[in-house]
Amino acid sequence: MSAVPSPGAAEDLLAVSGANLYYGQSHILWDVDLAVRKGSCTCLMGRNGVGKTTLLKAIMGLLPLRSGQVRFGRDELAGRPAHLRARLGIGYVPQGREIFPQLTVLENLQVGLGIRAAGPAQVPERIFELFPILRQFLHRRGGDLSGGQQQQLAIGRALVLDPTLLILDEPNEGIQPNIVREIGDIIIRLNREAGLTVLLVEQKLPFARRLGTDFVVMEKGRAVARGAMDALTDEVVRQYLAV
Ligand SMILES: Nc1ncnc2c1ncn2[C@@H]1O[C@H](COP(=O)(O)OP(=O)(O)OP(=O)(O)O)[C@@H](O)[C@H]1O
Repeated sequence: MSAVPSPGAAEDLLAVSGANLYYGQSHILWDVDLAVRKGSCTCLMGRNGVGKTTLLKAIMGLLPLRSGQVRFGRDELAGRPAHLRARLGIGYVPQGREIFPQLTVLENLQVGLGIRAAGPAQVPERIFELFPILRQFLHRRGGDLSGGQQQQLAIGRALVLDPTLLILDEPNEGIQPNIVREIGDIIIRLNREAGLTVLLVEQKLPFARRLGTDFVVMEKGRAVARGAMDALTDEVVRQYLAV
């Protein structure tokens, strides 16, 4: 079960340890440990409501931990402001994408750059190589794009600062199967060819198996199983993932 190193090992780009989080009186995360190996595509899995999004938000500094650590490279993140993550090299694609519908594609990408009056030259060319549709629709409003195009925009926005870790929360929610395949191809390319480390919340097993090198399963606010993706057994699937 523990084919991946324990949290805190040197080869881990991200290591969460002993994370506890409350919403008011409700104890939501219970002593969660999560390690993301450098170069891995780690899939965070589990049924609805087990705490996956909450854990990602805690990593991103959008929700405060009651206790625990979040180490990224050599930096401790817990208790430090959310905006620091982007500067240190973490890109984040939130659940539901959260693009700005009134802003153009270009303006949405510029939000990722963290500047106001930039021209198109300042959005790195490789974003448009990955997502040609974004160049084509550069001046279209974000709200006028299809779900799949909005997801490409959200991923593009997370990549503009050239992160070393990309965190995605259910990138395939509400997206047509052919676009799911395309987004999967792009994540695989980024991970395997460009060496980007990926942490991905994914509910669908075939997608997770296709992309993932490692998995972590959560159940009721705890991390209950972890390992290399090819060691994800039917028993774990039955016990924690089957609906
Ligand atoms: N703002 C909130 N206030 C109180 N409880 C919340 C809040 N957001 C989430 N919860 C609760 O925290 C628990 C974990 O939710 P979370 O969204 O992290 O789960 P998840 O595994 O990401 O689920 P899903 O796959 O449905 O997104 C759930 O019981 C949920 O009802």
